[in-house]
Amino acid sequence: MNIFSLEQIREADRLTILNQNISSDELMERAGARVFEWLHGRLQGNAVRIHVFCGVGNNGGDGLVIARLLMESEYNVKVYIVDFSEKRSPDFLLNLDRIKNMKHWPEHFNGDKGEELPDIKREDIIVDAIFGVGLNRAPSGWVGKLMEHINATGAFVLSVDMPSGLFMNTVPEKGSPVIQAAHTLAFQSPKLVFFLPGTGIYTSSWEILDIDLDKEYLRNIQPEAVFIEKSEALSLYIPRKKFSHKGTYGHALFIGGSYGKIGAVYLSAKACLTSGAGLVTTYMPRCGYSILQTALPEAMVLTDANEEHISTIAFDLEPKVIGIGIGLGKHRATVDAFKAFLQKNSTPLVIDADALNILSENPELVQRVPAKSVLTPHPKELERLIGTWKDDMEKLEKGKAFAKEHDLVLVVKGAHTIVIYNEKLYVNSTGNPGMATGGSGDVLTGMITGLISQGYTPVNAAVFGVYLHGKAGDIAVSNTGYEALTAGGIIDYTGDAFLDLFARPEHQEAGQEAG
Ligand SMILES: NC(=O)C1=CN([C@@H]2O[C@H](COP(=O)(O)OP(=O)(O)OC[C@H]3O[C@@H](n4cnc5c(N)ncnc54)[C@H](OP(=O)(O)O)[C@@H]3O)[C@@H](O)[C@H]2O)[C@@H](O)CC1
Ligand SMILES: [K+]
Repeated sequence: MNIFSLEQIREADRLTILNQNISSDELMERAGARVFEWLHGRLQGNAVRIHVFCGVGNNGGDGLVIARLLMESEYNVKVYIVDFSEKRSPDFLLNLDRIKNMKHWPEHFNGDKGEELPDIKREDIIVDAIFGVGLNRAPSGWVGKLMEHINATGAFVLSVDMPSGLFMNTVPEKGSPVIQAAHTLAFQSPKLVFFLPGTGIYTSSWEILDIDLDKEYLRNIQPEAVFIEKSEALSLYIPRKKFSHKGTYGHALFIGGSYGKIGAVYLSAKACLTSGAGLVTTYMPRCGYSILQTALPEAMVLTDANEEHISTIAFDLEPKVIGIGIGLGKHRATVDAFKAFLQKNSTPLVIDADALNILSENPELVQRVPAKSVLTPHPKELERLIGTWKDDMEKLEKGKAFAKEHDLVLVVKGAHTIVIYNEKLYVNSTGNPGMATGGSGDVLTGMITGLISQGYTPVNAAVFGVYLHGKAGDIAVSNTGYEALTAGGIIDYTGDAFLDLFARPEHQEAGQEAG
């Protein structure tokens, strides 16, 4: 599913009106009707009190359409106009007249008349149509107070298009008011801000309503980001061939491990085999030898001369891909070995953990990383690599610039992990908080390495690997619960994650859990 930018949505809006030969208020009617149908389908005429808060732009206009349609179906509706500006959109005004023609007189809030905040009960429903994609500065004092009042009621808040107070392309300043939505109905495409940690928290769930914006235009543009769900993941899947052998699926090598951290290599190597690599070898200090040979007989083991940490990196094989950094440690000899290795290596890498830290402490080494290698930093590691950021949007911008400059695939881990490559963003849909557990990242590194080994391009391996990893975690959690999920559990359910690709398609109506 594509995620569009503000400019793209505005252009689609314009072209829809032009090409479908409709007026802008007809498009607004269509959008409002979709929200009404959603509510009506669930409420079925219930007498619950519905408070519709409308701004004075087009988001507010949508709110007025929703309110009118609810009233026509005899719902118990109260409409409020949040008069935040003298400037009202023409379609807002048109719909305000239509409401008044129904002999309903909305209550106006304009902040300087000392209006009392409306009385709203927990069991009521609030429709938030104050601001939509047009918000371009923080809501002023009294508007913010009203928004905070709405948040404090504890009522179910349904946000129209996006929670009011969120911007399309920046993150609200600390303390800036934002509506806390229980659910958001976004027109045509989700907004990038639904997936970022600082802004995704403002809607517990979301879904999109198709308002038939110009399909031709939307199909032919480069979206702001792509949301990776089952259909996108399935399109990346490479079927295994009948006449193939283990050589077809590549030989992956893992370089890592140190005394007390052999488990990390075990997890990566096992995840790599489980995601389909033909052969796996691990290169580790001597102390890991018996452990790995016993725990994972399917893998081969090469050992360093040193007992407890890697001191030289030398091997006599030609792997298709190398996963490096898991459990590596930062012993001085290991750092030197890693530097020497980068000088001569040209095999694509999947770089994780301590190898990322060594890179960030020695930025000149990034030049030595082969093009199209994959970096999988968690937030702290990312910060060490690209520097600090003011907010999630700046983090993505810095990530894009870094990935572009070095021709690398950057996996920005989070509740919605985002893969960045060649100025494109791929936002993952799978995964859950149970996966915040030691070793989960080693499993991801193993999966991505395993996919590259069998012929996926590095960017596809990263996007597909992140999806599979999250999906395995989601299936696992339905059996274990969040707390009992371990990294090994994610590996155990990888097969189910592959099988799930071919199970029935996700059904969109159920809505997406956010954050
Ligand atoms: N996508 C589509 O195709 C369709 C979209 N539709 C709907 O339109 C919505 C977008 O509507 P919109 O452009 O009128 O903007 P909206 O969010 O209502 O804001 C209104 C105005 O407020 C102003 N303003 C900004 N910040 C402010 C602040 N802090 N305090 C005070 N004022 C502030 C700013 O104007 P400014 O003052 O900057 O000139 C802004 O223009 C969209 O979310 C969806 O619900 C559907 O109807 C049909 C199809
Ligand atoms: K809204």
